[in-house]
Amino acid sequence: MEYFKAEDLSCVFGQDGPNTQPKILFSGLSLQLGRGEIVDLIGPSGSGKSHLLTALAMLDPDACAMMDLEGCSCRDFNPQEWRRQVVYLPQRPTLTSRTVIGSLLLGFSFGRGRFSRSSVNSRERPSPLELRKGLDVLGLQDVELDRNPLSLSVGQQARVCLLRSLLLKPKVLLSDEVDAGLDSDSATMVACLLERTSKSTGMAVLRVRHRDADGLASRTLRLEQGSLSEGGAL
Ligand SMILES: Nc1ncnc2c1ncn2[C@@H]1O[C@H](COP(=O)(O)OP(=O)(O)OP(=O)(O)O)[C@@H](O)[C@H]1O
Repeated sequence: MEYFKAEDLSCVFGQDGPNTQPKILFSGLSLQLGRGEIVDLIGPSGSGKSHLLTALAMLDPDACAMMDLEGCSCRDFNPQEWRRQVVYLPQRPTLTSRTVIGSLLLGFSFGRGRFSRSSVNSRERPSPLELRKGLDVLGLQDVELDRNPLSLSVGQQARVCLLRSLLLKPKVLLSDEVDAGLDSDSATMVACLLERTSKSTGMAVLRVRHRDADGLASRTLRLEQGSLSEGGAL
């Protein structure tokens, strides 16, 4: 059994408009991720890498796929439950809370309301000390927990968003250029944290990157002109 698999992965724009010709970004693709595996997704700008990740997270209204996570079909999850297991980390960091600590704990407040049956309830809410350690590991020693996240640089915000995603202990992390705006030391800290987390929890990671290979990924997938192929340089 594959840990995570997607088949018949398609993204088609303009299917609903009466006067527009549908534009197929990709169609009929498939991919698999092993438990604890880190895979890089590369390809030219505009080839559809972000759409592929959002399709896997059931976040893309123009996309569809047949997916299994640990042998369970995505049809057995509602989209919110799926997205807690298969977490998309967007290219542009978005932090809406007034403090860093509020931003980091955002996912833990969701379980109190509508989706109270969700597995988020069973996840232990991290203490301020644990959050502090998490920030430090990512080179964010200067970022206070009560700081307004909007006062952080984009690279700092990106790392806070990464930590927020990891705190939810996803089974699959879809990371869209999280290290794009980082210096090489910070990018290495991000890579090390992903590697450690994957090894300790079995989380699979699909990373979109435009940087040179850092030796972390076991495979590279290349998306170009609607085709997904194994291997290929940047
Ligand atoms: N509504 C739409 N109609 C037609 N084409 C669209 C629509 N929305 C997005 N696209 C196209 O989808 C393509 C894929 O965009 P996407 O952001 O997934 O690419 P990417 O590979 O992640 O790019 P980058 O590396 O620059 O971030 C782009 O060429 C974009 O023009």
